[in-house]
Amino acid sequence: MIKIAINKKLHGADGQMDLSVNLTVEDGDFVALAGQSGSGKTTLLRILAGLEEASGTIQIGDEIWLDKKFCLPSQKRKIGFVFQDYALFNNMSVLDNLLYVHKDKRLAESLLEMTELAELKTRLPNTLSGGQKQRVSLCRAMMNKPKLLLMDEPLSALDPEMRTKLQQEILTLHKEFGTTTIMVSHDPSEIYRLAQRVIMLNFGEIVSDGSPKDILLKTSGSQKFSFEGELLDIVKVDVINIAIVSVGQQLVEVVISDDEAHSLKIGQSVSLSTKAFSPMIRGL
Ligand SMILES: Nc1ncnc2c1ncn2[C@@H]1O[C@H](COP(=O)(O)OP(=O)(O)OP(=O)(O)O)[C@@H](O)[C@H]1O
Repeated sequence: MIKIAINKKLHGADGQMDLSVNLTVEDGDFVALAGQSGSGKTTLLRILAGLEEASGTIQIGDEIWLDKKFCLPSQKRKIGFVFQDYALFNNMSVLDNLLYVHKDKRLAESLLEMTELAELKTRLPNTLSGGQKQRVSLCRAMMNKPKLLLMDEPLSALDPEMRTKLQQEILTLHKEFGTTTIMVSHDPSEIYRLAQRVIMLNFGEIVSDGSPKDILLKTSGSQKFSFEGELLDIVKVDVINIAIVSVGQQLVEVVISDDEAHSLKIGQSVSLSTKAFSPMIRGL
């Protein structure tokens, strides 16, 4: 079990903010960390990794990583860290990037095999695609068999197809190694697929904590469907107003009234909901 009770003063865009997190994570859990930009997600991961100072305590099993008098150095914490920007050594081959962490060739080869990278092991990272580089980062993070795997939006630079593929690989490695994983993600489908628990941060504090279904499903009340999106434009066609909203990877057109056309602002976040139709679903 991981017990976290930390505090740190942050200088946010709107002044000073207290990052104050009290949290217990069960061994082997997959936790998604979500919340608005600037809410403290990356800082929390960096504190757990020992890359940033904070007051409070961090205990993992019976090992103390942080308390009043002591802070275990980052390199002594059994963690794996995967960043959005890969952070690979470009002058080392794929295999050497892994062996740099831990000289266990058998483990490195088996990780490369599991993630379909075996053929690429002698290549330099800058000759690989984004998805391949992120797989290498993932393998590298697993090289010291981490007790805690920390991932900061690891898939956000990848296209949707590659994301889905890597989500599966992340899940396989998480289970295979029995690690506890904390991943920052903004993508509800990714969170739903991977995590058992979602923690939402807002201004440095936990504002919700529960299962992805409880936290992410927005169809409370009598609404059947509800999506969040960004209002991109309002166009007038004859006498009707049409709002163009981006929802995920798609653009959607919605007829709106004159009053709505006046009160809504381009660029605003909006929610689209309906209860009047019976949706159809078919495989693509
Ligand atoms: N070492 C630090 N000392 C003081 N303030 C900091 C420090 N590191 C980050 N901050 C501030 O704390 C706030 C939270 O930053 P953080 O990167 O943790 O947010 P985030 O939730 O990860 O955001 P995003 O989703 O945009 O990555 C920011 O306003 C940042 O400027």
